[in-house]
Amino acid sequence: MVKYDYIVVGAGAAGCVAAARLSADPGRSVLLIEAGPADDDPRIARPVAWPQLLGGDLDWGYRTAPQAELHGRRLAWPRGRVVGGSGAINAMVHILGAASDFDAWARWGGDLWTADRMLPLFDEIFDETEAAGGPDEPARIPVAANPRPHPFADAFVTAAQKYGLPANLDFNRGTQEGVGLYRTTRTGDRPGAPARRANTAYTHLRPALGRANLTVLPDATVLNVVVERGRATGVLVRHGGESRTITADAEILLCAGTVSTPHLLMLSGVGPAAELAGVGVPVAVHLPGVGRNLHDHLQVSLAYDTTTGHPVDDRSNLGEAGGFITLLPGSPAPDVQLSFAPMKNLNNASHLGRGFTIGPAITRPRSRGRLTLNTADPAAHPRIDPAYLSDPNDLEILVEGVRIALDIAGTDPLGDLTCGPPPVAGTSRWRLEEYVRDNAETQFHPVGTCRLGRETDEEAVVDPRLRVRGVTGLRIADASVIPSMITGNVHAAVAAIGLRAAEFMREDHG
Ligand SMILES: Cc1cc2nc3c(=O)[nH]c(=O)nc-3n(C[C@H](O)[C@H](O)[C@H](O)COP(=O)(O)OP(=O)(O)OC[C@H]3O[C@@H](n4cnc5c(N)ncnc54)[C@H](O)[C@@H]3O)c2cc1C
Repeated sequence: MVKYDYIVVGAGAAGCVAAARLSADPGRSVLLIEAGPADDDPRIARPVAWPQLLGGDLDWGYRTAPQAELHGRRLAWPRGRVVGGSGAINAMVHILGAASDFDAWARWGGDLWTADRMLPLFDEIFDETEAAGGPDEPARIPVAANPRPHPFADAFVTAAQKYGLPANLDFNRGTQEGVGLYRTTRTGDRPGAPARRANTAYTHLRPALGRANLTVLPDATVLNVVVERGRATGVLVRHGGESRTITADAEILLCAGTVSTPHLLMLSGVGPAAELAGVGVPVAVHLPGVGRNLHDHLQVSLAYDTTTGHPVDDRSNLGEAGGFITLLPGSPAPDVQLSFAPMKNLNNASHLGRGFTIGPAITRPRSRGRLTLNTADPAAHPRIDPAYLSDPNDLEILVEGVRIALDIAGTDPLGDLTCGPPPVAGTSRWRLEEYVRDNAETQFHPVGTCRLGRETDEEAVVDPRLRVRGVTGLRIADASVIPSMITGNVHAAVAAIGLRAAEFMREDHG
């Protein structure tokens, strides 16, 4: 029988960091299992190409359940299915979040999950020096400004300032409030080595591949965790047309993401007992919180045609600029994030360099949905119901976000560029609300389905050290453990969770 000390399931944003950190101890054997292939598709490295990866072979291709508040629409929910995970297909925008986001986590996780604990981890994972990330193997993820911003992105920043937003040169230092060009996770631009995507597969996993104690198994799907008398002993894996069990002596770490991690738990008999029994899965541990607390950033795209076109550089990540705006008195951090791209639809690569899109998104939604098991067949997708806008507060914020985005688009120099009818016909409250319901899409940041919490918290799935409650030898590190949303893009926080989990494991296993 094949045996490892640690098995990590999912080579995504968190899984690559965790596997690299765990395998730094030569005395421990680590197996990293990934459902998707190796990340050798050249489009992954090219910053501009990420929309081409959506809906293809490297995407799990999920869709939500019909969303009652979005006129019954089912939304596409891209998730990376490749080494690098969603970090291999994402837009590379680097936002750390507000310190208050992490302090809010302390409400669930106590002292282990405060801003003071989380923020130092970012310095360990990300390198913000402009010179970072040459062709040699970087040990941290380089973060860089775009050396050649698209002229429309510059026009957006100028227009937003004229509209009244303050300039912000770096959303990760000081306040998030204001408008500016995004910094992104990419290598520096050097002669003969153009800037490329830098994700945790590139910076953390790749340099660790030569270690004798690290095995990476791509194209291998974990079907369930084997749970025997309350202990996770191994995983059932489908690889090359065959299924086999691989055993972990010390621990199994689930890093399969917000959709797959709760799905795997439920397929393993860990979840709400009545629901599992209802689809014929034998119950190992009743954990009612598995699949609950699902939430996401919802974004509305306002797309405009322009009188002129400008080619988009291959090194553009498309989502080149953005802004943060506080709407509600007493908000601990901005309520709306604006994202700007020099293309007509953020979720679709049409009209590259002809037209632009401004996408307001709600930063800390109150709506909470659920992920449930449709069937005991591991090949079937679970039912994903984010219950978007089920809390009316979220609609209010998005309507106001759309109003602001329309005003900025009408302000010069952006207003000067546009032609054709505006995306919303009229600005009455009803029109704006209908526009939101007809056009809102995911900003690609679902979190929360295996939320962390204290032992006394009935709906907690993992304890503050990320151990699955009621099962020994099983931990989770990915976006699913996030209890409440980050103000801004979530990749950085997820990578930090991967590092945190590896530290907990090393401490617990000596
Ligand atoms: C299109 C898109 C754009 C985005 N843009 C940004 C952005 O600009 N900035 C930002 O900060 N964030 C962005 N994000 C979000 C960010 O990439 C994710 O939040 C982050 O990658 C989540 O990390 P994770 O480790 O939880 O899951 P993932 O990175 O999704 O990794 C999970 C891994 O587990 C694997 N897996 C799943 N099930 C199994 C199984 N049964 N067996 C084996 N392996 C399995 C998957 O194939 C995947 O590789 C974007 C996401 C998407 C999809």
